[in-house]
Amino acid sequence: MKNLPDVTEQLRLLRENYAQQLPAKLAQVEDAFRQRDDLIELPNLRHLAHSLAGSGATFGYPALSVAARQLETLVDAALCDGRPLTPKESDSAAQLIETLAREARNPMVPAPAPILPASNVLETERKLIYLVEDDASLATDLSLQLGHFGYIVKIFETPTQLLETPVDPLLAAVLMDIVFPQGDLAGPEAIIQLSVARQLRTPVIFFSSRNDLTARLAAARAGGATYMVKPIDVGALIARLDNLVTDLPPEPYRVLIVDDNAPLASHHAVTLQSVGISTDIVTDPMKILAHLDDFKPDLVLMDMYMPGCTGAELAAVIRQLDNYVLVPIVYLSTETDTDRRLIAMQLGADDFLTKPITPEHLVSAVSTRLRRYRVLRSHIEQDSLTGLLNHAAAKDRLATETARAMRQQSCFCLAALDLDHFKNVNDTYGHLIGDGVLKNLAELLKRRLRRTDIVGRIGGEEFVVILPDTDTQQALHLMNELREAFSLVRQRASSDLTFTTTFSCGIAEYRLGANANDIHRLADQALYQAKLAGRNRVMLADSDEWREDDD
Ligand SMILES: Nc1nc2c(ncn2[C@@H]2O[C@H](COP(=O)(O)OP(=O)(O)OP(=O)(O)O)[C@@H](O)[C@H]2O)c(=O)[nH]1
Repeated sequence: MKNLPDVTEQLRLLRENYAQQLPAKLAQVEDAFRQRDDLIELPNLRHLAHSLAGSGATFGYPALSVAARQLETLVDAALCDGRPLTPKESDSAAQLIETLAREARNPMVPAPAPILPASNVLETERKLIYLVEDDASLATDLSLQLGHFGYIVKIFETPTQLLETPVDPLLAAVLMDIVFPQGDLAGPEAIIQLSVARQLRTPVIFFSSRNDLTARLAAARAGGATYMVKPIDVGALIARLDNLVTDLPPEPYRVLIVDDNAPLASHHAVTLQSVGISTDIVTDPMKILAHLDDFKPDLVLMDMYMPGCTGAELAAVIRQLDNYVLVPIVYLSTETDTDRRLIAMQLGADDFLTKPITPEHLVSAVSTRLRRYRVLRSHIEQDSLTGLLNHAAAKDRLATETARAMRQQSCFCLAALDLDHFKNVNDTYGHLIGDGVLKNLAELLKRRLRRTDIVGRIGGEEFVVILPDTDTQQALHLMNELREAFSLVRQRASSDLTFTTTFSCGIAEYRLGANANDIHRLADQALYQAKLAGRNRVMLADSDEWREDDD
């Protein structure tokens, strides 16, 4: 289990901090009130009241929130008319400020820590597979093939050996033959025993040369997740394993919280983090562009009123950016006026949540939109055959990575891959088998690369890999490892025919000042050189090319 933050403790600390800072905030309110006749200073009083209204209830001061909200409304009315407070309004404001001071000494007893659904909580990687097979050469071969895709395989020769071994807590799946010298259904029988005795919780894939109903029934009764007939198509096996094994946890959802009230933003961040959602906070709205590029949020949770610009204005700016036309923008605000809410929504936001909000409500409202957005984004960005990023999305990511590297003065490498003599594969084995090869390469890249690496299929048999924070030597080593692994994967053409195939690769490293097209062109040139030099190799872009360009 991932180490999740201790929510109760973090929320308690935030509450404590808030309580400590409250007297200073009230002093600021009193100070701003003293300068109420100065129309330049009056918005400051409204801003301070607004901030207290939004945060008080969250940190245990609901009555303070109500009084602050009344103060904000009162000052707002005067500001809308462009005048100072009337004597009557001043009296009311003074009373409200007294209420603030009284309520600040009177916090509510904190509610018990929220119990939030853990559906998004990530699990650690689980890639260990038990393979139970008495045919030693088949077992070794399968184990090697699965190894190319990043699985660790432990082989057992007999079901008894498996029964005698304590189940590894990291076990992800069991691959179990049906027939053994010990019995024609020894495989399923062992799984039943194991389930009863040790509560085996991992999925079991049965495989056998038997394809009769008795064998299939025995597998089903033993709770088999799937059944495959020998000879095993490794591509199909990987696809099934991927469906069954959650060893590639989904990328955590990312929520960007835009709120000038730092304690409140932290409070929401802790709540969302407690269910595995990644968060980033922007307290200065003018800095949002850099956060968007670096963090790539799946949702923006936005305060409505901030110094510098309003949430609605910021939403309009976000909608101007091609990459963020679809990202959900949700206001989290004390604003209750329906007209103002509607105007704010027209500028590009998707929903309105009202402060204060319970952790359960926040998580639920945000999660629904996050899920929908990810599905929508995957439809737009994914290549349908391989599930990798499609051409447009991959180019987009390259542009983003280039901008980020420039801003952060960091490095990254771009690898361009192309299958060798792929036309021959299609011509010899048919287009469908060719498609299988493309899927196998995609699968290998997905499994063997880091989650932060970006993989796309940009043409028929052309792929790109963006390797952030990686220099050329590291990229060369990594891509050579992948090239070698792929060349060993046996592609299945039919039940008794397999073949192997290779790819060539060119690598270019980001150089300060380069644009995405420069890098792509150089990686392509290196790929071309790899093809010319005989294929099945990885070549680095010629560093002289950069100098030529610079001249
Ligand atoms: N199966 C399949 N084949 C595809 C797909 N897209 C492109 N191709 C095929 O990929 C092959 C590319 O052939 P070429 O560009 O001549 O390259 P090559 O045969 O790989 O030769 P080199 O790149 O020089 O090693 C063509 O036969 C295309 O039909 C696809 O989605 N599925």
